[in-house]
Amino acid sequence: MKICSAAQIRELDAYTINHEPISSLELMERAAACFTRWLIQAYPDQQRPVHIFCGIGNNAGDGLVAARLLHHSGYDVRVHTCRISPNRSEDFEANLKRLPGHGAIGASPIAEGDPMPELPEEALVIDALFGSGLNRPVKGYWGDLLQHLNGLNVNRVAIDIPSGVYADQSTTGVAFHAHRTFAFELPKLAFLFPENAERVGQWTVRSIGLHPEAIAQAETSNYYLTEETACTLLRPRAKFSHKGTHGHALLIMGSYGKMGAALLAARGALRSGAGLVSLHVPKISYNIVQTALPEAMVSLDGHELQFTEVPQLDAYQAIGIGCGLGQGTLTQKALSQLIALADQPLVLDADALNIISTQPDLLKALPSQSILTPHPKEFERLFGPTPNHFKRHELQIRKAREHGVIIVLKGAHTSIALPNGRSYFNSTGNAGMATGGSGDVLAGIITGLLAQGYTPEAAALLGVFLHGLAGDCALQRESEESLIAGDIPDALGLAYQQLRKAGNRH
Ligand SMILES: NC(=O)C1=CN([C@@H]2O[C@H](COP(=O)(O)OP(=O)(O)OC[C@H]3O[C@@H](n4cnc5c(N)ncnc54)[C@H](OP(=O)(O)O)[C@@H]3O)[C@@H](O)[C@H]2O)[C@@H](O)CC1
Ligand SMILES: [K+]
Repeated sequence: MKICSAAQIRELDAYTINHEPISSLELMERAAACFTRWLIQAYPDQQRPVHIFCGIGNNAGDGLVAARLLHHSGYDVRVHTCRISPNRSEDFEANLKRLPGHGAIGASPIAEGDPMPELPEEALVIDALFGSGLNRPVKGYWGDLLQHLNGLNVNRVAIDIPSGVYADQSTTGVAFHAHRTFAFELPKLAFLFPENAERVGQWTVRSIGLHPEAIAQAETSNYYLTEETACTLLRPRAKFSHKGTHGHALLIMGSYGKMGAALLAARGALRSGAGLVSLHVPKISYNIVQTALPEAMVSLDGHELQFTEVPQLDAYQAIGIGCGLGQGTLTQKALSQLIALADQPLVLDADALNIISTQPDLLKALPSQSILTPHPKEFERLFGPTPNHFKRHELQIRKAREHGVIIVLKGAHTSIALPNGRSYFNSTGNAGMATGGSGDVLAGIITGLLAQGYTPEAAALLGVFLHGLAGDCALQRESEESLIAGDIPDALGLAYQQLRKAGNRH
């Protein structure tokens, strides 16, 4: 699913109006009806008073249509029209006239300087002050109003985007804090970054029937990775295949005291479907691997405690390195040897990334299409700090292009930047996965997919999606609190099943 800028969304809007064709007033009616249907399902209690705060633009117009439709559905609605400026949009004016009269809907205009409105505790507040037309930070009285609403013990819902939040740049002024945001047609970039989590809340996106041709033509480098795309990446497993067909993955991971990370990655690789998985480990870990993971094979390093020797690489279709590796001098040397020797893309995680961040030449020497899987701190060590998540995302895309690598930045919406400048935000996963070892499993899954012959791009996208989906499937038995990293490989089977079913549907 594409992620478009506010300016592009305006173009989609205009294209739809001209080519469907449909009047802008009717399109507003359709959008707001879609919102209202969702709201009635989400908040079925008609006794709860609904307070809609409208500005002056088309977002406010949506608010007015929703007021009318909710009233006709039996809700007790009050509209607060905020006199932000005299330049009200035409469709706003038209819908103001269409509000049922004779006090059926309570209407209270608010002008700058008025006392802040008092609302009952059980109220549902709908924010239709500003939408994607926001063109400056919200300050002064209207900022105070938003802060006042944020401070009330009420339910808060935003239409399209919370007021004050920019769709495609970092927000600086005051913003509405929605518990839930209902967006039209496509998700906004702002929804995907932690800095807006408290503003956007839980978000939903639904089509309002913008013209498919216009959406297909819209040029963007940002995508939301959904089941619909992920299932097209999944390949069938042939009946007459054998373990050799599905590739041999080598994981160079673990050191004295850090073998858990290596084992978790190996379980990820095995459950991802790799035919064979070898763990290259220091001598001391031999018994641990053989006992804990009989399905894995062992490649022993000459050193007792850490990685120091690059094994023969010919036998392996994919190599992952870094989880629990340590950063000793001998290990650093061995990593640079590996980078010099490998002619296939590598999967690099954790300590492999930490070592690279102290030796930038290694980054330049990486085989093209290598996959780096940093968490935010590792990303910062590698590429430096940024003032906000929008800038960090731009840097991620720039670095992926510059070095010809795939950068998987882990988070609630893990983003995958490709060497061609595209980036994908993942849609699966949950807060239970923010637990030690979860990233190691991901590195293992991606290496396992690479070994099976998936392209680096497909391995990164599918690996991230399946990892999140397995985390979601694990919640059938666990809670977000109780989920541990080992539950993720165990639930990969369910995740594969679910994605295959989706493939048959789409
Ligand atoms: N796209 C679609 O497909 C569809 C879109 N629809 C809806 O339209 C919404 C976009 O509508 P929109 O363009 O009228 O913008 P919106 O945010 O309502 O108003 C902005 C106005 O506020 C002002 N203003 C801006 N910032 C300000 C500030 N900080 N402080 C004070 N004032 C400020 C600015 O006026 P200015 O002062 O600059 O003259 C401007 O006039 C979209 O979110 C969706 O809900 C659906 O109805 C149909 C399908
Ligand atoms: K809004």
